[in-house]
Amino acid sequence: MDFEALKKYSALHPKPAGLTLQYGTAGFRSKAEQLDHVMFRMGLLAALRSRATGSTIGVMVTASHNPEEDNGVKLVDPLGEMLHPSWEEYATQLANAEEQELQKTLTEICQKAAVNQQKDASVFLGRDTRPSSKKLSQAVVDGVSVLGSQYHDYGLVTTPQLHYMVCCQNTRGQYGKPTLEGYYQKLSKAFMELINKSPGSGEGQRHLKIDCANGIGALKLSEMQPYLPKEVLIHIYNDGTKEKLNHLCGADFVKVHQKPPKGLDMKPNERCCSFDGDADRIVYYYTDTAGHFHLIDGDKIATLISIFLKELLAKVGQTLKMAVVQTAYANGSSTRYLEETLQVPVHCVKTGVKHLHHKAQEFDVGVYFEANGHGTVLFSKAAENTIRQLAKEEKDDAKKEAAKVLENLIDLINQTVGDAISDMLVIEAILALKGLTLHQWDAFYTDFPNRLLKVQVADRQVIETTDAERRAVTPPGLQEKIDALVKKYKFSRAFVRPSGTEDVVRIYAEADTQENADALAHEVSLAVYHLAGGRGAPPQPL
Ligand SMILES: CC(=O)N[C@H]1[C@@H](OP(=O)(O)O)O[C@H](CO)[C@@H](O)[C@@H]1O
Ligand SMILES: [Mg+2]
Repeated sequence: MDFEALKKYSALHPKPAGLTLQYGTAGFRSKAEQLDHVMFRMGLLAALRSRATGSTIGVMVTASHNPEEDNGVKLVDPLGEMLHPSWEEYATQLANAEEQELQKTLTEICQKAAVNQQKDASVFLGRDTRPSSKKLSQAVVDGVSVLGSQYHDYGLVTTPQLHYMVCCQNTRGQYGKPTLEGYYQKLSKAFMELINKSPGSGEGQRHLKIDCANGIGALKLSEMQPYLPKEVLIHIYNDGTKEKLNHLCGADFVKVHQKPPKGLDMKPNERCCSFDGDADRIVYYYTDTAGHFHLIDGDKIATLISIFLKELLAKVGQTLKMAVVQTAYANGSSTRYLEETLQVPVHCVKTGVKHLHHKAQEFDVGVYFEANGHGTVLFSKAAENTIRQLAKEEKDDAKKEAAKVLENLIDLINQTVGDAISDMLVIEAILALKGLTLHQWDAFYTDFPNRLLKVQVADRQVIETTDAERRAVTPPGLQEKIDALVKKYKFSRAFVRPSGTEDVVRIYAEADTQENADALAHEVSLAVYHLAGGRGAPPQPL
């Protein structure tokens, strides 16, 4: 390591003394002006991680659905997964080391992680459309370069596109070509083959209105449009030319507020969906003829995909084990429908994509979605091989046909991470093949009334949880209080946990009616406020 150069470059990206940040659920997130040193240091860390794994590592500059003034960064591991938890700790140490400790911290990480400094390193970079992203990604380049690593800067890409590139590169093209064109071609080919099998194919156009949250999704979707068949007409809204990123729009806004985004006019029964700011989440929705808004969230997306996969797996007649992975935020009604009606095993894990992804890897076919619309499907290597072989060699026509559909799905789904573009195409294909309207899809089950709130406390880490975050272990008395409150309402449940991306405690409640869900959420938020060091004025009823 050239410590002189390191010192010189680090001085160009000074750490504000005393500032500490943590590599959380989705990497570092903060106000953009606090992040220059973090970016430089994540460039350093990516180079080390690349040497430690002998693979290309990704660095994505984005703060997803957070306000335009924020930014963030996360590292992408060799197969396109989230950074390994053992390295999250290194990331936090490196980001928080004061200037004079930087060299020592780096050396320690190299020792602990057995990094061979002689090895070549390679890093892929991507960024979203935030005004601050370009400069911050230049800081990453400085970090990568000062440690003598190669890099390829993809510039403006969606988060899942960067994950895809990393996976393609490290599988030597097996997963696809590590270019945007390769991504568009792979997905559109699989999509086209699926759509051609739909009964209504050739029968006029299917319209879909897409709110792109004024983010990167708009750019990348319009790039992809020429690759898509004429039958699917996508209309892009909130393309970032007029309004601010994520402002009153996008998947997170629609999910949290359960109402349409600004900037998209909806006529009754029109198919609409929203991406988030870096296009790794998607939710669908429509208004009915009476003007009521209907949200189709990640839970319902997981259900649609599971129904379709289950039917296909039954047709190919293989004993492939399928499961759905959710978090505690999944609506209880979806869990019940999946388990009882569909008879699909459901697993609950901690919030954060990495936890869902990890669990889903245990099955031949693992479907995972967060209620907020982040999710994908993972196929084990063995399952994929079986399916591809059946698609090629199976004698029974019906089985072969089902295997081919599964094969197309494998190619259409971005298995590295949730991907709004890929998920949208999967959903559009399934709806076309099954001849379903949004109304029919929405009617699979009815969500239990629910409410998500947040409360500010002095130190959110005073809340520790267990049982996939469904129970609070500390502070003393909090869980007992929640249990007592839950008992007051029918069909209710509630839990609290510290957010990994915001300085807040999140409260979730379900009950038999919306009023009760709201009341329970409010009472639980008061309990958090009083028992966990609430800040500012006590929470007010809704
Ligand atoms: C309730 C909720 O939606 N939480 C989100 C949010 O995490 P928190 O740790 O709750 O802040 O952001 C994460 C990253 O995007 C996402 O994975 C997660 O689902
Ligand atoms: Mg996102």
